[in-house]
Amino acid sequence: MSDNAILVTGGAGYIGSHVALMLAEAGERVVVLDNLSTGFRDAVIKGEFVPGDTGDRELVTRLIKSHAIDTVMHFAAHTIVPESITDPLTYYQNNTCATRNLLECCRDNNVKHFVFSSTAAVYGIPADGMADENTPTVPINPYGTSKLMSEWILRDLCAASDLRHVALRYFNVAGSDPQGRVGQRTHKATLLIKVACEVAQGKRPELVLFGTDYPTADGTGVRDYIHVTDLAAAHIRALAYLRRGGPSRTLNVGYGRGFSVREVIAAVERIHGTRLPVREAARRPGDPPRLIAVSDAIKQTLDWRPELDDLDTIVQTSLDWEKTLGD
Ligand SMILES: NC(=O)c1ccc[n+]([C@@H]2O[C@H](COP(=O)([O-])OP(=O)(O)OC[C@H]3O[C@@H](n4cnc5c(N)ncnc54)[C@H](O)[C@@H]3O)[C@@H](O)[C@H]2O)c1
Ligand SMILES: O=c1ccn([C@@H]2O[C@H](COP(=O)(O)OP(=O)(O)O[C@H]3O[C@H](CO)[C@@H](O)[C@H](O)[C@H]3O)[C@@H](O)[C@H]2O)c(=O)[nH]1
Repeated sequence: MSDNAILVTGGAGYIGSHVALMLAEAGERVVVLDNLSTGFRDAVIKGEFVPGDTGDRELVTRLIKSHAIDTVMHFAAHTIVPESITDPLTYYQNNTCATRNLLECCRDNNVKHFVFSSTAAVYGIPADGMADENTPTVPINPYGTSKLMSEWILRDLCAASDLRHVALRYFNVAGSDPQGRVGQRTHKATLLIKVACEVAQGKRPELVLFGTDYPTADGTGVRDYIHVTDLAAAHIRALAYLRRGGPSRTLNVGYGRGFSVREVIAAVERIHGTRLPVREAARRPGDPPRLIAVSDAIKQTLDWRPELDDLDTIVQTSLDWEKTLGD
């Protein structure tokens, strides 16, 4: 606990809203900065909401000073991979340039701790489908590159100043708050579990299964799906780590096991109690066959202990949340 406030950028979005709520419940003073480009004002249940852009140095400087902010958790970003391919400059502007401006404000106003939302997309296509933090970073789309460049800016600034950071490389985030207060509302969702839940609820006519000829057990892509509440808890651990003086680290956040697309579809069908209309299609460009985290480092460094490592729980909370949303 601390008298200083925590600035949560992108706290009106899917993941940021879960973390902001968990921080507030832990007794932290939370200030959410969000331009609502993909977020929702009413996803900020506790703490103060400030509309605005993370790249706005004047606004960010004012917030840091007026709220005695010593920690920034930076979620704000554009996150849709196909969109990043067709409109790369918007992604570099919003994800990389805005992060650089935010970091300049942190440096100039004595912010001490920075927790950054990075992504498994920085790894591209690792040879054996397993990625630890030393696996070469070879992103295969502008989204992944924009995030990797931000990691580098953050690393270099921390080397040159007193700022310390934890960069968390999330694997496939899914699920929603088990109490049903916040969840994933994203319009135009492309992520498998969100799409499958929308199909189950009749909001989309079918699920398109991208690729059935991968070198995996059932021929479909395998991913490390992690519950958003366990991910939020990793941020609380990262904060405690930085407050006790831990050096800057980059850490994977995944469970270290994978499920195929067919296994995910089967789980949604089982839990929802209906068959999903599924259309098999060609591979989606840029999809690795298999991407699973080696997650030993975060367990050792942050003493992170996942509590919801169960595909059925992930799917159940996603479905419960989807039912509360309109069309
Ligand atoms: N969802 C995933 O599976 C996943 C995986 C890996 C990494 N991430 C990272 O996690 C973070 C959060 O992702 P999400 O899934 O919650 O996405 P999201 O789109 O739901 O949330 C992003 C939030 O940031 C806000 N925002 C965007 N640009 C902004 C700006 N310039 N200034 C102020 N606010 C801005 C949006 O309005 C939104 O509320 C992102 O940095 C993303 O790259 C997500
Ligand atoms: O409608 C769909 C959606 C997805 N898939 C497949 O499902 C798997 C998972 O895909 P998806 O949920 O889109 O996630 P990924 O493409 O693995 O990547 C996501 O997860 C990364 C973390 O690993 C994030 O960084 C990226 O932003 C985000 O796109 C892949 O095999 C896809 O081909 C389908 O078959 N049909």
